[in-house]
Amino acid sequence: MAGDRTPASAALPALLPEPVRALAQADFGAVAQRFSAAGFAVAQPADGVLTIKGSGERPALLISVGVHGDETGPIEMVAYLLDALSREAGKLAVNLMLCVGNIGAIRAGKRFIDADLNRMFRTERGTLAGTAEATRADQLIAATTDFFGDAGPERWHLDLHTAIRPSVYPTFAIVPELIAEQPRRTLIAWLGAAGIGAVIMNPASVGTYSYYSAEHHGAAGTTVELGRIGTLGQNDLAQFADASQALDDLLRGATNSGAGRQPHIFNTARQIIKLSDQFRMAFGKETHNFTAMQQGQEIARDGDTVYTVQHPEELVVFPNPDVRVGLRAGLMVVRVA
Ligand SMILES: O=C(O)CCC(=O)N[C@@H](CCC(=O)O)C(=O)O
Ligand SMILES: [Zn+2]
Repeated sequence: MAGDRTPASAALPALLPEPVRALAQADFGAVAQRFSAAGFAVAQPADGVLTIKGSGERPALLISVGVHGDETGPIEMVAYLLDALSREAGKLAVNLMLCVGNIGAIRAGKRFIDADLNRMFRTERGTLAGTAEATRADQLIAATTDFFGDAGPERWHLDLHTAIRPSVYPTFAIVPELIAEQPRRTLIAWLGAAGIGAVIMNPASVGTYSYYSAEHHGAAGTTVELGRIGTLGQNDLAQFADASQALDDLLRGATNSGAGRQPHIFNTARQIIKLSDQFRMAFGKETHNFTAMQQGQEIARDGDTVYTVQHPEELVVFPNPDVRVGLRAGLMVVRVA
């Protein structure tokens, strides 16, 4: 699915609250000024990237939003959190990198302009090379490398998204399996505290930002899905209250207020890759995330290749036949805890 070009006139919705307007436009001015005045080292190493570093060894926390331009809830949530924190800047307990991913797509209210930015965090880009987002991915990779390059051992990357379609679990996360055991436990405990209902363990990269940070920088990286896509300024942030609190706790080095809650854990049974334009799914693309399918049921067919459910039960996540050839068109998962 190729996006079309952003018209020069593309604009954010009118009358946005100021913190939301500023973050959505990657205008860090007021927030940066407050942290700087409080003695932090503040820099903007690339468009849409802000780093705030304090003294002494601190956890390194990368928060990214808007990697998909129409996933606006997390932009609002982070905008309010950061605005409030910057007014008592001395409370920041981590070295922070804040990244507003696809600025043009946010302005246009689209998932992407040319191609999916969240498939480009790898060297082999195939037909995605040469797109507007490939250049952006290079900028983000460079900034991320610098940020984690001088970080201590505690490294986090929370890449905040929203899902396209409804979900049995309104909030869920994808966690790379390669994260070492201790940071992975800490990350999953944090996700539980954040009210995340399900965690999918992912064994292989499809070029996502959080997998990149985990694989190349030893970060406890995760993609977090917070509700569904919506119009900037019109999201119901009450549904993210636990996630917002847990993120605020992390930023302030506070005790995890939601500690003790555990998400359900799912393993990946299979990533369904679209091999050709003949790819057809056996069900509608509005099928809810985590819909259960039984052994032997057809998932999709792609020319002569037929995908069927292998385990007694598998659940489908992110079914999307409209992706480009070569990209993930869905994920089959199995519940393990
Ligand atoms: O709802 C959908 O179909 C997509 C939502 C979304 O953007 N999800 C991320 C997940 C990334 C990961 O697997 O870590 C994506 O597809 O990029
Ligand atoms: Zn997304």
